[in-house]
Amino acid sequence: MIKVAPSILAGDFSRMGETVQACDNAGADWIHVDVMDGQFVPPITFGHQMVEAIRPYTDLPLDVHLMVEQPEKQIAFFQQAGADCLSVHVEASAHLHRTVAAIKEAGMKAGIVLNPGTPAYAAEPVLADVDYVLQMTVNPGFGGQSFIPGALANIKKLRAMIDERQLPVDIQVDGGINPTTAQQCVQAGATILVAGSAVFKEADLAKAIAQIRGQ
Ligand SMILES: O=C(CO)[C@@H](O)[C@H](O)COP(=O)(O)O
Ligand SMILES: [Fe+2]
Repeated sequence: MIKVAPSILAGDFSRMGETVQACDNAGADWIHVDVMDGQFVPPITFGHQMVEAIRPYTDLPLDVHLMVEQPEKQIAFFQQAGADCLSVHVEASAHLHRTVAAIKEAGMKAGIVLNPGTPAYAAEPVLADVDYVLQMTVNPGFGGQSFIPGALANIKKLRAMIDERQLPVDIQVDGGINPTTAQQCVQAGATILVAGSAVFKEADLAKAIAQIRGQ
C-alpha cells in the first residue's frame, strides 16, 4: 500500500492543470503541492490560488506541504480552495496541537513535518492526532537536492513509535526521492513517497511513478 505523490514544484508552471491531469493518468496517488512563503524557507512559490486552479483537473487528493511561518493562518484558505491534506512544520508552529486540531476540524487530513535536523520525538506529543508525519529527506526550500541518508534513522524511529502505539499514521518522505532512495525509505517504514525531479525528468510519467513505487 505504498503511495506516490508527485510534487508539482518540478512540473511546468505554465500548464499546471495539464500536469496534474498527466500525473493522475500516470497512476499517482496524491498530488503534492509545495507552498513556500519566503520566510520559513527562502523561495516563494504560490498560495491557495494554485490549489483552486488545479482542483478541477483531478479527483486525486491534493496534499499541501506548507513551508510557511504561522501556518494556522492558511487553514481556511486551503480548505476553501479544495485541499484534502495539509501538513505544517513543527519548527514553524508555536501551537502545533491546536493547529493540527483546526486542520481536522476543517475536514482535511492533518500532517506534521520534521526537518532532517529535527529529532523524531518532536512528533510524539501529537502522534495520535495526526494522519501522517512527513519526514523531510532534504532541507526544505528547493527541489532537485540530494537525499540526506541521516534522515533514515528518523523514519525508523517514527515507524517504531507508530507501531508501538498501533496508530493508523502514515510516514511520508520528501526530498531526493528516486527509485533507489524510495526503496531505502520504504524499508525504514515510509508509506507515502513524494517525488519531484525523479518523476518529471522522465518523459514517461507512468514508468517513473511505477519505478518509485518499486514495481
Ligand atoms: O518540499 C519539497 C522541497 O522543499 C519537495 O516536495 C520537493 O519539491 C521535492 O523535490 P525533489 O527533491 O523530489 O526534486
Ligand atoms: Fe514538499
